Amino acid sequence: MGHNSYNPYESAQKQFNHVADQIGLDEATRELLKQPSREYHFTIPVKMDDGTTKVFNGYRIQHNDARGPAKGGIRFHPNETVDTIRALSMWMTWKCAVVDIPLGGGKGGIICDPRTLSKGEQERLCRGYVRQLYKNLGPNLDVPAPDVMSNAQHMLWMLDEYETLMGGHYPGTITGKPVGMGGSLGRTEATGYGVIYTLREALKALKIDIASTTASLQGFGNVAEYAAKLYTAMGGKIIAISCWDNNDKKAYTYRNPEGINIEQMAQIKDSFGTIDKQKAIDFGCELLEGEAWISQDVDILLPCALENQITPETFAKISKEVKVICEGANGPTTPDCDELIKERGIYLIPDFLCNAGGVTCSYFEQVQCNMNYFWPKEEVLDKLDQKMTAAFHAVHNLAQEKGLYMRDAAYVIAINRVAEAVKLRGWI
Ligand SMILES: NC(=O)C1=CN([C@@H]2O[C@H](COP(=O)(O)OP(=O)(O)OC[C@H]3O[C@@H](n4cnc5c(N)ncnc54)[C@H](OP(=O)(O)O)[C@@H]3O)[C@@H](O)[C@H]2O)C=CC1
Ligand SMILES: O=C(O)CCC(=O)C(=O)O
Repeated sequence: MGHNSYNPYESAQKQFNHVADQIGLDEATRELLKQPSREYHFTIPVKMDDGTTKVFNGYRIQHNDARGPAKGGIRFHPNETVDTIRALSMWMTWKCAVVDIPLGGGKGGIICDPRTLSKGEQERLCRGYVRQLYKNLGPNLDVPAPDVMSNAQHMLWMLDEYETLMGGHYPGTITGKPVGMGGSLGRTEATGYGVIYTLREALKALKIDIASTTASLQGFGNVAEYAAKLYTAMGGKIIAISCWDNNDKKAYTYRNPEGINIEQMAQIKDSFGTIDKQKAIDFGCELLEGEAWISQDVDILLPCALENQITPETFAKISKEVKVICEGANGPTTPDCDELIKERGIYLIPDFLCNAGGVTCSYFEQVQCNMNYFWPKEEVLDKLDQKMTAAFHAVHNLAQEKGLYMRDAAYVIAINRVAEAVKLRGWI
């Protein structure tokens, strides 16, 4: 995925080592936290509709559970790699720690392209995943959720398989479930909205009026769509969106300098997220190359698709106008860009802070499932805003006080919390 010369696990370790050096983390804690605690690699045989059996590869990686059960999504993607999942599991640990929720870090994946599977095949794949892993999942062990190309229906099939095997109801085992089936109102919006809560606070700190800003967006999936909706509701203008076209097997950028109508764009996506090109053109968009999103003259860049999108090569194309990079995706920026971002004085909202709204709402979902009492949407979003805003200011203030880069400040807070937990538990 992304630019393949970058290995996300190496990037995650580089970022960790850099801050571990800065805070003088002891050797044993460093050894423990620089790699996952546990990994499960397995095969999933699935009966296909045509009578043949196809074997898929599944993974679940638990990076650290000192602060609570491992938590994190399950990705469905044809180019998923073990090292990507290792990196994502590590970032989950820092994410849960930086927003201070009592959960650890994990991530899962299945190498597959759900766009080529029938509904029945997807269901059997989800159930097969859980059959291989159920002994290592559970509300007090490891709690999956949706991620790239996985959704609420997949989560419910997985939960149903888990509950069938366990013989009881355990709704806290999986989050991102459909509303009415143990899901929380607001979970669909949570990650994208959380991205914009942090952006709103950053712009306040920079004394920039959000309503005077323009932005360019990469991705138009779950995170990107709701980030775009809230940003435009606050008065911002999205002038470009880059998104994968599954028919042409390439990405395009849709541009409209007058501002893209996000509601309209959301309505012309097919079930696999591909935008209807002709309709977008009819709505006033110009069609450009996939990478064009990054070179637009905008105030804000919102990478909300996949990792390794901002590299030194693509960074060189970023307009001098850009004031904020708001990392909705996990790992969208390669470590060799951090110096470049600093030099240019661009304000960075780092991924595991910026996109922590999803897991924060997942935590609220678990809390509601435990009580068997569900909050109204406004209450969920209000609590989410409070958590994201508090986490943002803790990181921003530390960065200001100590003259730290925002990514490093977020790491300092997160690593210190996890290091304290492993010490209090007596592991180190
Ligand atoms: N969902 C969540 O709660 C959370 C997700 N994240 C992270 O956010 C990112 C996006 O996830 P999410 O929105 O859930 O996933 P989705 O599957 O909903 O969306 C992925 C998006 O990326 C687009 N995309 C894929 N490849 C390219 C490309 N080469 N160029 C441009 N666009 C591309 C896809 O296009 P298309 O739709 O056309 O295929 C789609 O718009 C990931 O990094 C994920 O790990 C982080 C925190 C929580
Ligand atoms: O809600 C969750 O646990 C999933 C969150 C996730 O996978 C992520 O933040 O990347």
